Formats: sequence, structure tokens, C-alpha cells
Amino acid sequence: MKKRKSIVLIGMPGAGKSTLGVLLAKELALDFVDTDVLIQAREGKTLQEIMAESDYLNLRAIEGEVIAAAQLPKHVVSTGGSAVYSAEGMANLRAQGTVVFLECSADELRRRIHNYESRGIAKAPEQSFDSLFEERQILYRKYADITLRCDGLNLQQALDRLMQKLRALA
Ligand SMILES: Nc1ncnc2c1ncn2[C@@H]1O[C@H](COP(=O)(O)OP(=O)(O)O)[C@@H](O)[C@H]1O
Ligand SMILES: O=C(O)C1=C[C@@H](OP(=O)(O)O)[C@@H](O)[C@H](O)C1
Ligand SMILES: [Mg+2]
Repeated sequence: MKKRKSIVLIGMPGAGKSTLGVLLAKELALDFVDTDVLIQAREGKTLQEIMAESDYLNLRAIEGEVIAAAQLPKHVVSTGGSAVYSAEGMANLRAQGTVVFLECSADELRRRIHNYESRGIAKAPEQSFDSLFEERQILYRKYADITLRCDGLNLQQALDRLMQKLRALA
């Protein structure tokens, strides 16, 4: 893990960033933060409320500000799926850690998440899930230091595989 002490998880909603992040933080004895929680605490509103009161572009803008300013040494950082729209935010997070892309197929994501409509994805209302998926794959790959293919892995298997990959970098 070289000099970059934190681990930053990126990927689509449902990829497992939040759940795997906590497990990884325990395994590595690091602190944990979910940037969705940082956003909510700063705004005093849920992500759903922010989007309902404004729109998805405003949520992305707030997210960009939060992750661009965040100082999170020795943390596992679980981002929201839309974090990769902020070049400044991703540059800041990358400077502090190794970026891990949790890569899941669209079919696997659909199996895991049944409430994509109410979950509050930061996308234009008319954009389809498949179109968003394709658009984002490019961004996730661009920022990834490590890619973990998650299809068919349960949480423990994903954690074990990720630990192997991180050890290989150390
Ligand atoms: N490897 C996995 N296998 C099966 N289900 C998973 C896996 N990772 C996450 N999940 C489930 O998928 C859902 C979304 O996970 P979550 O951690 O909230 O994803 P994200 O933060 O990337 O949106 C949760 O119900 C979680 O338990
Ligand atoms: O991908 C997205 O557009 C979003 C993902 C969510 O986080 P998770 O990726 O943790 O579900 C949350 O940040 C917000 O609802 C927008
Ligand atoms: Mg999450």
C-alpha cells in the first residue's frame, strides 16, 4: 500500500462499497468513513431530501465539494457511486490512498438492488440504468488502482480477494 495509507472504494450503487468498507476497515485496523454520511451531516439532510429539493446535479456538486475537501488519512473511504463525476474530488482522494473499483455486472447489481427508483441515484430522470452503467464504467476504470470483480462473490469472499490484492501491492 506504499505511502498512500487510505483505501478508497468506488463503484456503482449496490457494488458493496458501504458494507465491504466497514469489514475492510476492521480487517486493516483503519478508521472508516462513508462519504454519503459526510454529505448528509454537512447538509443536515438525507441524500433523498437534497435531490428532492434541488436535483441530481446539485447532489453531485455537493458531493464534489465534500470529497475535494476531505482529509482522511488511514481510513477506508466508501464513496457514493457518483463520486467519480468530480475530478477534483477524486484527485484529492487518490492522493490519500489506493483506489479500489468494485466492479459488478449490471445483472449482478440488479439482483442485489430492487429499489433503484427510490434509492436516489444521482442521474437525469430520463437516463436509463444501462446507459448510466456504461457511462460510469469508463470513469471507474479511469480512477482505479485496483479492480475487484465482485460477481459471484459473497461479502467474505470479496473481502478475502481484496485483502490478497492489497497485500500484493504492499
Ligand atoms: N458481495 C456481495 N454479495 C452479495 N450482496 C452484497 C455484496 N456486497 C453488497 N451486497 C448487498 O448489496 C446491497 C448494497 O450494498 P452497499 O454496501 O450498500 O453498496 P454500495 O454502498 O456500493 O451502494 C446491500 O444489501 C448489501 O448487503
Ligand atoms: O450512484 C449514485 O448516483 C448515488 C449513490 C449513492 O451511494 P451508494 O453508491 O453508496 O449507493 C448515494 O451517493 C446517492 O444516492 C447517489
Ligand atoms: Mg454506499
